[in-house]
Amino acid sequence: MQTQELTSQIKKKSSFLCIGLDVDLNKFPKHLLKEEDPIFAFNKAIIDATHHLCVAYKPNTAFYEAYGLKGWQALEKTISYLNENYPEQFTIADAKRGDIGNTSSMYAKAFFEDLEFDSVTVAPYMGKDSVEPFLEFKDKHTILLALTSNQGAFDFQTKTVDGKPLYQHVLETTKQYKNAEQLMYVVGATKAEYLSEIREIIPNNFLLVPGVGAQGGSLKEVAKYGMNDDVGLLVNSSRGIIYASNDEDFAEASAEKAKDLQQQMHTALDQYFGHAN
Ligand SMILES: O=c1ccn([C@@H]2O[C@H](COP(=O)(O)O)[C@@H](O)[C@H]2O)c(=O)[nH]1
Repeated sequence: MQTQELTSQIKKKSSFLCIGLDVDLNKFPKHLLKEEDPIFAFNKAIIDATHHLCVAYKPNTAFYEAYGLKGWQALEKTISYLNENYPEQFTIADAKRGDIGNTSSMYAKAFFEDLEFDSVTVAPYMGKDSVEPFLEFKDKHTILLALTSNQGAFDFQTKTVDGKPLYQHVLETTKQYKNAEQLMYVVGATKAEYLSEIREIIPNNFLLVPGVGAQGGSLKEVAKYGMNDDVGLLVNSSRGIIYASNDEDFAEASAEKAKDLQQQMHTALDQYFGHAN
């Protein structure tokens, strides 16, 4: 999917919500555990109940890898279900990969060609030859970790190196990479106060912003400092939406939480673009 299509979906739905499919059997409604594939059954119900309120889904692969072969098969079924039934959704494999060049090429093949995700998250710290293999795939997006939502982001990412914070080096260096227009960046909602500086360096790239909901980040602040003329934001919530209830009504409860965020996004879009969109 191209970013123009993503922006047009955002404007159509008045939503820049990404729903994180971080599956955890311990948090599932009990009745689903009797299903042959509880993970897929859970995801399908959440997707069917929420697709009109969001523009992206982000399974974090850790939550599937933790269940071995069955988990990976459920991930495959989930992405196929999305691509067949909701092709307008932008899909993100939150896998945080990146390695020497030939290995990165294989990671890119796995997520873009085999699973057919639109994008994958990648750690930037092995440098250019570890990132560019992902950027060779046309109409696919590489989402680099820039300034993450966790406390540990202050261990290295904000440290000053040659007069500026390390995360700013990541932004300035990677925007020179071949096919850099296919880059997006992760910036935590808990770091909204950094967004103005970040937008000065990368005014146009989309940002994937996790950390609202369970981690306490502010959607209002993210929209105020991070939005650009193409909207440029995908704000993710995982636990805050998908575990709204662990009863029979779990899918409807998730839709209510998603609706809540979508309405706040509608307001933020109105404030930025006026009432014309
Ligand atoms: O900086 C980062 C990068 C990735 N994540 C991931 O996003 C979701 C957040 O889940 P919540 O339940 O909404 O907190 C999860 O998959 C993280 O691994 C992040 O939180 N921060």
